Amino acid sequence: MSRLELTSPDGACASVSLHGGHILSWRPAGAEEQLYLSPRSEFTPGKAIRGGVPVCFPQFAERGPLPKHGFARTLAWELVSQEQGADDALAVLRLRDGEQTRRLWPHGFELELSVRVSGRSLDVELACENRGGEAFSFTAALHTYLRVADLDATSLEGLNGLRYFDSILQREATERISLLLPGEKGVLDLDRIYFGVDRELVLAEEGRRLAITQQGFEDAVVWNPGPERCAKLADMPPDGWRRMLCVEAAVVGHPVELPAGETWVGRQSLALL
Ligand SMILES: O=P(O)(O)OC[C@H]1O[C@H](O)[C@H](O)[C@@H](O)[C@@H]1O
Repeated sequence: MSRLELTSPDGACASVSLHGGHILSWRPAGAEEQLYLSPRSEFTPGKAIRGGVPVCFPQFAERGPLPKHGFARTLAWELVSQEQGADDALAVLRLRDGEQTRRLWPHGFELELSVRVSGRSLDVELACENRGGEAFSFTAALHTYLRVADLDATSLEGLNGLRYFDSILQREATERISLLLPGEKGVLDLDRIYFGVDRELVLAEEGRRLAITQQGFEDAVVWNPGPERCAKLADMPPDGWRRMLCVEAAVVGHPVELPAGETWVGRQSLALL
């Protein structure tokens, strides 16, 4: 599968697959890999890659009639440009509607994914232009899989006070704790949509703090399958859940209503502090 390597002059690098418009790897300057990519991931046309940053569009999860998480993550994207700047490296990928997408979703659109690495940060921007004659609505996410050394020693800061939907318990609640502890010491089997995320989140483990910010995407999904669900995922090793936590920039609570001719933009930025 076609894959691009982005390297900034300061040594930061990322690799991006044209299959799915999918970021596979990100290494900040002077640091190790920050994303989780399953060693059992299939790299097969028509299937989603497990790990990295899948693009979910035009439907998040099973919240609608389309295949789970939509079709953007399973189609071939085109490369628009790739360049190295004085202190960064940037690639822009594109996905337009075609016969395959119109069969599932009868709209004219263009998605553009911009990936920029520089120093200690990764910036990912997803833009959607409505190229048809009528308004359409969609939900979407940058389904980022963060690598962790040990889920039991990981926490996620910044969710306190946010309303969320627990997709496992199928109920809403308000987050009462400032440190979300996933894994055996906290919440095993975690799948929550936090609404109206207007602040920085920080993934913390010993010796590492990773800041996560977003614009345009109003919500953040926090997901870890835990041991039981993980065992049912053929493209994950049995203990893969211990090595990852998804913190996804998403727009789910209020689907985007995009008039003809207009463009919506969402961003997620990761910075190793
Ligand atoms: O297995 P996938 O189709 O890639 O979905 C993986 C996960 O994505 C999101 O985080 C959803 O909130 C989860 O409910 C889902 O299980």
